[in-house]
Amino acid sequence: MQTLKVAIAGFGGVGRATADLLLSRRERYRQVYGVDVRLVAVCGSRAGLADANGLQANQLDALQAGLSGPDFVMASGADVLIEAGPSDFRSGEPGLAYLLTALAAGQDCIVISKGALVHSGRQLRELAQASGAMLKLSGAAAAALPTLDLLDHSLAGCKVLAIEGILNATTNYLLDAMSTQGLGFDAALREAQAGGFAEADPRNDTQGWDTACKLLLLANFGLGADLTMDDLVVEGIQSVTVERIEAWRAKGLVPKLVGSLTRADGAIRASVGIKTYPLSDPFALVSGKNKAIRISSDAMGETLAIGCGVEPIATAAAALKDLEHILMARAARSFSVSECSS
Ligand SMILES: NC(=O)c1ccc[n+]([C@@H]2O[C@H](COP(=O)([O-])OP(=O)(O)OC[C@H]3O[C@@H](n4cnc5c(N)ncnc54)[C@H](O)[C@@H]3O)[C@@H](O)[C@H]2O)c1
Ligand SMILES: N[C@@H](CCO)C(=O)O
Repeated sequence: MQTLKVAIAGFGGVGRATADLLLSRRERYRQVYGVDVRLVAVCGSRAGLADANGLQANQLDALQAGLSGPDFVMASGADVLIEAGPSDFRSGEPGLAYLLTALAAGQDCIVISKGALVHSGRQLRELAQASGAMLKLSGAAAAALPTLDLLDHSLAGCKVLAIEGILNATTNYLLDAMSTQGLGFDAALREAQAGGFAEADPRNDTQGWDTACKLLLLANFGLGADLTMDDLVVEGIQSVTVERIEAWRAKGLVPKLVGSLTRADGAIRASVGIKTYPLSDPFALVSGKNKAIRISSDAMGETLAIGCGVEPIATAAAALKDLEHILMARAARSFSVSECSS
């Protein structure tokens, strides 16, 4: 049986959930793909663990000091790197250093943090192309909500004219809790933090940056654009008060923080801001920490998806959906090689 070695860099809530889910699915990988998928290494900011024979769940609570940073990537001997560290779109680090090393070595990469992809997306794409490695980012591009998969597969061949997305769970949760439970901004934010889906610095959620990052990933990785954060107008929800929500409610409107992207005259324009929707609009019904995307295309009209995964397991599952796509692609590759040589 073929072996596929997986390493995880960034071992907080999502990294650990990904490790646990991967270990629980090993039998599935054997049965469906005929592949022994081994978790061979994990690391946090200052410590890690590696074993080429495969780590077990009961070993993962005791990381050893020192095994971390880009050296971890080569030391792991992995075929696939899952990157789940902190997200900083202003520097791309710490994920960027891991991904540059892994892609240069031809390791397939599954990226869950957004920072490196936003900061250096083109470089990473070019590096992957040059080394033949696969670069997957479902976990970074709204995770349990299918986004890039819709663009890459479901709408293949169509021209996307516009995208509208409730792409950030935290702000949707906040606006919903303020509207329906009368909670204040700070109390609602504390609940989102307790739920494990707010960013480490929640201003990245509330000021619209997380939505902007995801929108950029859809534009650049889904539609082949080359936008940077400077190309976007970004507004958050920090100025929204319970009184403002009441005024919208009186008019039958529901506020949402929305990333919008339109294609006009050959150019793609993107922005993030508050939009209000009448109750008849499906976006008005996207409650709690749910997310949604509406894509308008030339030939298939409007496509709408709503996602309601429970974090952080849902993000782990999105990353492992990418792993399944890698397993399928590797199987197809070895099939075509054996077809050619027979
Ligand atoms: N939590 C969610 O629901 C969710 C959803 C989608 C994407 N994400 C993204 O996933 C990533 C991880 O989220 P999380 O909730 O697990 O955060 P977290 O803060 O729990 O985990 C991040 C981990 O990375 C480690 N780390 C810091 N510097 C590192 C370095 N140089 N090398 C290796 N590890 C390092 C930290 O010690 C921490 O354990 C973030 O980028 C986040 O934006 C999270
Ligand atoms: N903080 C993000 C999760 C990571 O993308 C959200 O609230 O959607």
